[in-house]
Parts: sequence; C-alpha cells; structure tokens
Amino acid sequence: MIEIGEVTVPAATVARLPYYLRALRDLTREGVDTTSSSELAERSGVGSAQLRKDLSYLGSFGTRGVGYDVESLSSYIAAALGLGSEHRLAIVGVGNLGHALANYSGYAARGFCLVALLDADPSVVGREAAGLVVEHVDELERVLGERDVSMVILATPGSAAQAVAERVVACGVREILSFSPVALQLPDDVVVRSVDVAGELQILAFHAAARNAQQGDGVARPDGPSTPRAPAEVGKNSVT
Ligand SMILES: NC(=O)c1ccc[n+]([C@@H]2O[C@H](COP(=O)([O-])OP(=O)(O)OC[C@H]3O[C@@H](n4cnc5c(N)ncnc54)[C@H](O)[C@@H]3O)[C@@H](O)[C@H]2O)c1
Repeated sequence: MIEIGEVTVPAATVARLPYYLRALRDLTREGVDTTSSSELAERSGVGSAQLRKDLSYLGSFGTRGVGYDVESLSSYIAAALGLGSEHRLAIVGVGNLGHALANYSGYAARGFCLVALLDADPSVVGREAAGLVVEHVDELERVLGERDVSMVILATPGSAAQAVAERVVACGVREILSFSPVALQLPDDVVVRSVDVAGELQILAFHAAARNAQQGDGVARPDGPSTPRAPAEVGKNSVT
C-alpha cells in the first residue's frame, strides 16, 4: 500500500493511474467533457469494475447517469501522482537503450523534463542527444546536484548498475527506473521500478502456451498435467 496525501492506495492501483491519466488527457484533447466508467476503462485497457475500484481508493468521483468530469478527474489523478510539479530526469548509460530513451518525445507532456545524460565511455561523452550533451559519469554528483535531478533512469550494463545506483542515491535521489538486469540493493526508502522487456515477453509466451494447450492443438503445456491458468487479467492490455 502507498500513501497518497491522506489516502492509502494499493501499489497495483498506483501503477494503473498513469493509464487513466493518459486516457483522460486524450479525451480532453478530443474536446470531451464527461466520460463513463466503461469508456474510460476501455481507453485505459482495464475492466470497468477494476477502474471503479481503483478510483474509489482516491475518493468519490462521478455522478450517476452523468459520468466523470474529465478535467477534474484528470487534475486529481495528476496531483495524486505528484505531477503538479515538474520531475527532472537524468539518464545514466547512453548506449542503445539510453539513447532511444533520451529521444522519447513524450516526457514533457507527462510532467517530466530530461535535464542530463551521463555515460562512462569517452567516445560517448560529448555527443549530443535530445538537445543535451552527454557528460562523464565521474561528474554525476555535480550534475545531479546542479540540475536538481529528482529521478534517474538507469540504462548501464548490469555490472555497473549497483555502484551507479548507490551514487545516485547518495545524491538524494529516491526514485530510480532501472533497465539493468540486476536486483538493486538499496535503502528501503528508495523506490526502484524495474523494466524487463524479455520478462514481459516471457509472460506473453506463457499466455500463448496456455491458449494453445486449451485449444488442444498438440502444443506442450508449460507446467505439468493441469491446464495452466493465466494470471488474473485486468483488461485486454494487462496493467499490473
Ligand atoms: N530491461 C529491459 O527490458 C532491457 C532491454 C534492453 C536492454 N536492457 C539493459 O539495459 C542496459 C543497456 O542496454 P544497451 O543495449 O543500451 O547497452 P549498451 O552497451 O548499448 O549501453 C550501455 C551504456 O552504459 C554505459 N556505461 C557502462 N558503464 C557505465 C557506468 N559505470 N556509468 C555510466 N555509464 C556506463 C556504456 O558506456 C554504454 O554507453 C543493459 O543492462 C541491458 O541489459 C534492458
């Protein structure tokens, strides 16, 4: 459970809030003032019962027969996610992945500002990406301090990740998004979100194997004699 202001919300609900916010902002762009739970759920890729339950943790929203006010629900979720204030991001490790992440154009629209790129390789340092010059990781403490960085994306090889993460934390950063394939050992008050594309693909492969086994097409079941059951879904695009 995670405390947001005066309410306590399950971590899985917090993880779905960005999807609701994105759907609400799309509706705003389309000039829609009110929406139903079923429309918002559909656009967010979750079931409408799940959506109503998630929103009930935050408070009482929506009017029976009218639906949700898009603008006010959007503002409320943005505030709950701490997006009222800008988050300043740094990327450490500007290789294939870090470079692609640097060039993602969606940060600003969602309340983030990329302010620094750092790498250890002298042939990468000094290059430009996303309008920033890559700086040497030896300068990490100075750069994070001067640019007031509050979140770091870690895209170094696994072998460097722990040491870099410890330095990042020593600078006062408490939120890290890690792509490095290692379990980081950091103080309890540091929040690490790890992204593992291959792991997600393995989960999809599990679902494919389960579907094939259920259809009896001769494909081996992934785990023993009973037909495997897929983990609970929250919608067509499972957001957990
Ligand atoms: N989680 C995922 O789904 C996923 C997907 C792709 C890659 N990865 C992981 O992301 C990481 C980066 O992958 P990539 O393909 O960009 O690799 P890459 O080798 O292209 O880039 C890694 C970069 O990190 C830099 N680096 C090395 N040590 C450093 C240090 N101490 N401080 C700062 N920078 C340092 C290197 O100079 C290089 O530029 C790897 O750990 C990889 O396994 C994860």
